Amino acid sequence: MATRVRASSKRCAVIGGSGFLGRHLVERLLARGYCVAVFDIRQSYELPGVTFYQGDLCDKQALLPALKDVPLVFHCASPAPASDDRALFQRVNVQGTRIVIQACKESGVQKLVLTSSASVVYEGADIKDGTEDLPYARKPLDYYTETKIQQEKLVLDACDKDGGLLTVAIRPHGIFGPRDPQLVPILVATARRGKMKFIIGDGTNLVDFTFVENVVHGHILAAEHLRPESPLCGKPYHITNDEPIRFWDFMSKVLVGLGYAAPRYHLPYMLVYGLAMLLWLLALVLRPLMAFKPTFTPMRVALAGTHHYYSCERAKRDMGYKPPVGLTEAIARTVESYPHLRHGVA
Ligand SMILES: NC(=O)C1=CN([C@@H]2O[C@H](COP(=O)(O)OP(=O)(O)OC[C@H]3O[C@@H](n4cnc5c(N)ncnc54)[C@H](O)[C@@H]3O)[C@@H](O)[C@H]2O)C=CC1
Ligand SMILES: CC(C)=CCC[C@@H](C)[C@H]1CC[C@H]2C3=C(CC[C@]12C)[C@@]1(C)CCC(=O)C[C@@H]1CC3
Repeated sequence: MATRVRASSKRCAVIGGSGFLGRHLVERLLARGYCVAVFDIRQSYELPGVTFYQGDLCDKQALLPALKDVPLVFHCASPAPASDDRALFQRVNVQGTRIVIQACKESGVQKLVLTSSASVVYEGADIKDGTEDLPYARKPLDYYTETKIQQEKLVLDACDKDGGLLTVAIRPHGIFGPRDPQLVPILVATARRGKMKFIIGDGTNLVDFTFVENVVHGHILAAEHLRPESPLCGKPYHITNDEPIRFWDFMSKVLVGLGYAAPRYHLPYMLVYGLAMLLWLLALVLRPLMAFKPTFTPMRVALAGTHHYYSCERAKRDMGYKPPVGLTEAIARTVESYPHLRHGVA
């Protein structure tokens, strides 16, 4: 009997488990002895111990089978920020998350861990050692952030300590690591087009970049510490590497590690931000006629030219969080994992 209880409490579902973070999370959960159900709109791999359910999280009937007999759900699905598609973000991140919550309640799921984002409080002004008490951004810089705010509120408000669904939100920042489809590939593509010669602003702004394995560790700690009497219920938690670094030093380390030149020439922040706003408006106007996606969006320029680093004291205090992988090792492992993106490799 004891064995059966332990076996069932080691079951979980990962919504978005085919993605970058999702797959790292699944691999760690398997290593910790969990049986994992992955629900995703696409299947990107197969692994022993994983049952795959393919479907759209906005479709409750498709989602329910993946949550059957599962006490713990991780929700880390989202459209990519680069899509900049307001209707898609609204449908998946907001309406879809309502459906995830309903499906969890109907299936008797006990715990829901959401992957939110530290950027829910970011609106382009400097944030230095920001705590979870900062207010949500009143004027988010993009549709992605706008809907991540709504999503986080929905999940945290759904927390019911009286025998119902328990919820918690993890707010990582600037996730990077092997198989990341975003940060390193966009950086390298920009460098290959000759556009990574410039530093936006004076280059001294400090930022959090978080190794994917540390983000995974934060998620699992949160799941395992979430109980009706614990302080985690209905709360957000920053999970970072706890080693803020100059944005442009981080970019240079990755670029140089892959054989590209580090950016050298400075451009005034306000000039680049203004140009990015103009390009974004132009892309919006031209959208019915042609697909045109600027590399330097207002959000990316703001992230590149301001301070945005966050305190993870709350996670240390309430769940004993300490990042297992330091930044130097994390950057080295990331660079090594992208042989195909090295300078000179087609
Ligand atoms: N990458 C980063 O720097 C950060 C990411 N986050 C959050 O972390 C989470 C994971 O992000 P990544 O792994 O980087 O993205 P990703 O794009 O690699 O993974 C997202 C997954 O969600 C799935 N998905 C999208 N729409 C779906 C739908 N309608 N139904 C079912 N599955 C769907 C995708 O197929 C994909 O596998 C997201 O919630 C994102 O907002 C938060 C902070 C920083
Ligand atoms: C200036 C330039 C073109 C740099 C290339 C790297 C950028 C693509 C990344 C630098 C900071 C990253 C980041 C995110 C996406 C990729 C970057 C802009 C997020 C917006 C991803 C989703 C989040 O929740 C917040 C992230 C903040 C940092």
